[in-house]
Amino acid sequence: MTEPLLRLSGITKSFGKVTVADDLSLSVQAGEALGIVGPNGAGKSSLFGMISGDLRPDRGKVWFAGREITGAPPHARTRAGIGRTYQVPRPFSHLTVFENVLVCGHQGAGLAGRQAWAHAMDVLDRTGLAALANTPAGRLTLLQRKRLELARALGTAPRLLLLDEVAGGLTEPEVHELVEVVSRLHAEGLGVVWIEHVVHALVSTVGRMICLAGGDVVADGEPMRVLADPKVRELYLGAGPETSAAEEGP
Ligand SMILES: Nc1ncnc2c1ncn2[C@@H]1O[C@H](COP(=O)(O)OP(=O)(O)OP(=O)(O)O)[C@@H](O)[C@H]1O
Repeated sequence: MTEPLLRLSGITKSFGKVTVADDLSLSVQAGEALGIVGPNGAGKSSLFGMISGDLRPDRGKVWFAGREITGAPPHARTRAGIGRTYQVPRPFSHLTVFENVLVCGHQGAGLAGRQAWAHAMDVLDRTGLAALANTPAGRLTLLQRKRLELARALGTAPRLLLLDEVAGGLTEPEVHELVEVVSRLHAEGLGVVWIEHVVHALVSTVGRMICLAGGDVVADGEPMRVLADPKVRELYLGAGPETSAAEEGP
């Protein structure tokens, strides 16, 4: 077995009496696409925080590309190749779409000059935002803002892309467009970890799924098997045995 791209070992994290990770261990291989489901408040975004460096675990260790990064600050993790989106996009609204992505290439990937410009344009092409390059970010629609959030993460030239509920609030055709973009990125070799309540978007994109609940992984494997797992149905889907396994989460 090759060294995983990302490895979390014995991660424990509490906010007061709320435990969001309880001796949690997880590995993601290079180029793998992993989906994460789980009830509201299960600690999914907190887990991303501990991978991206926004949060420090109380106990446990995080490795990326063979190096321990448990104590590394967010900007060092970005430079190492971890790119993430946030549930609530906060682009620089007075800057254009192009400038937003350019800043990420500059600060996150250490690119400069023509290289930075070419990279930003390439990212806009791949995320379907090229026609909006000169539009101020503050004027974008929800789908366009979600795409920009993705583009900003890609702007940092990641090896692993963490997507936090990028499909939430989109219409069905918009979700379909987003799935196409993410699937293409994954096919190009990018590792993807995607937290999502729009479960069918995950099923269309990822090869492996985990369900988080009670601060730990309660199911891990092929997506349809995970969704059919009785524990997942009880804890997340809130469904009895007669309802569809691929039903949307809360
Ligand atoms: N910085 C913080 N300070 C205190 N409590 C926090 C903090 N961040 C998260 N929490 C709490 O930790 C729990 C898990 O939150 P988190 O956002 O990680 O869950 P989630 O699984 O991503 O939920 P959702 O599906 O609703 O986005 C929640 O009860 C939340 O209120």
